[in-house]
Amino acid sequence: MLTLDRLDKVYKTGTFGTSDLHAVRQVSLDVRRGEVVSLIGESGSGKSTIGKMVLHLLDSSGGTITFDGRDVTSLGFRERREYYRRVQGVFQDPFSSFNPIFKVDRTFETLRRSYFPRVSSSDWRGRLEEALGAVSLQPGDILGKFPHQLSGGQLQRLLIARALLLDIDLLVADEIISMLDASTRIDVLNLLVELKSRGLGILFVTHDLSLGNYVSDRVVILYKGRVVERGVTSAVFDDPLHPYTRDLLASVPHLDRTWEDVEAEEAERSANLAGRCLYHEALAAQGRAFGEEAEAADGVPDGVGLVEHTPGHFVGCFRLAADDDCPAA
Ligand SMILES: Nc1ncnc2c1ncn2[C@@H]1O[C@H](COP(=O)(O)OP(=O)(O)OP(=O)(O)O)[C@@H](O)[C@H]1O
Repeated sequence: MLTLDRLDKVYKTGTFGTSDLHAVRQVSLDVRRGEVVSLIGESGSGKSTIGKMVLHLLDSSGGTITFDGRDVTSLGFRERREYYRRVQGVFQDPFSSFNPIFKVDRTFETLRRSYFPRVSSSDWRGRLEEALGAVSLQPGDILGKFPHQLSGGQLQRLLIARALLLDIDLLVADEIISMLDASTRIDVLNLLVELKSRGLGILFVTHDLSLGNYVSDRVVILYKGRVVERGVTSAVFDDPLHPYTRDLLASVPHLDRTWEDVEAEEAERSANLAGRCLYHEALAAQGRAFGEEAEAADGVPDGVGLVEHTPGHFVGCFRLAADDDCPAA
């Protein structure tokens, strides 16, 4: 459904916009119907920039974004409206998605007029109440209020309700759990899982590995704007290949294991991999040169500097972690 192919983003920075900040480099990934793909990486790795490009809130600097086979990097006004009918985002900072001078009722009325002009007010009210119920919000507590009178968690759930009303195909969920308390968090995660079972595709942006592990079918690990590893969630979490992914996973507290056990296990893996780079080994085994692209079995190009190590599990050059040289390059 959604395919990013060698997507790039360069921000102009500095007082006169004379410096370049290469925030996203050659990122390729896809999201299919009814699956959650998590984009995981530390702060500044380019996750939100990718989400914003998919939502057409930022222009890309190179590469393509296709949705159901159509390039969506340069949509006209009408096409953009149709795109938003099918693709919506929920953000870490939900305040910016609401007009501060409109009460919530008016925001939803605008949605009805724009997208469902033939639905009567009473039918719409029923649909709205159903959508609010699905995100555990009481219409009476919400509808007569301005955005500033609601909490961040309530606004995030309103955005999910909006997505439910539009019956979208793809949701970009950018750190949406961060503002929620523990009990609401699990409700929203379970709601996402339910939406997924109804066929919604979700690009789930997070820096939290446990959340990525909990909700996603596939994960994409980003480091300094590049994909260093991607694959089926269980493959990446059970057998992380890239040093950066291993560092990320090793830093997550495990309730079932002591820190010493985790450290010993990681030391053993590192010793096994000393002086090696799985990317270059796999590349050599496939008889390909550095940076040579191939169409992977899942139909998404590897992207520059990524190779299919085992079926469905891709890894980048080890030089992309730390600042060391790749031992095998
Ligand atoms: N509008 C902008 N102008 C210039 N640089 C930007 C802009 N937005 C983001 N950046 C830079 O681009 C890089 C990627 O930022 P981005 O917000 O995409 O990262 P992120 O992984 O989502 O981080 P976080 O988890 O902290 O939100 C960072 O170095 C950031 O400082």
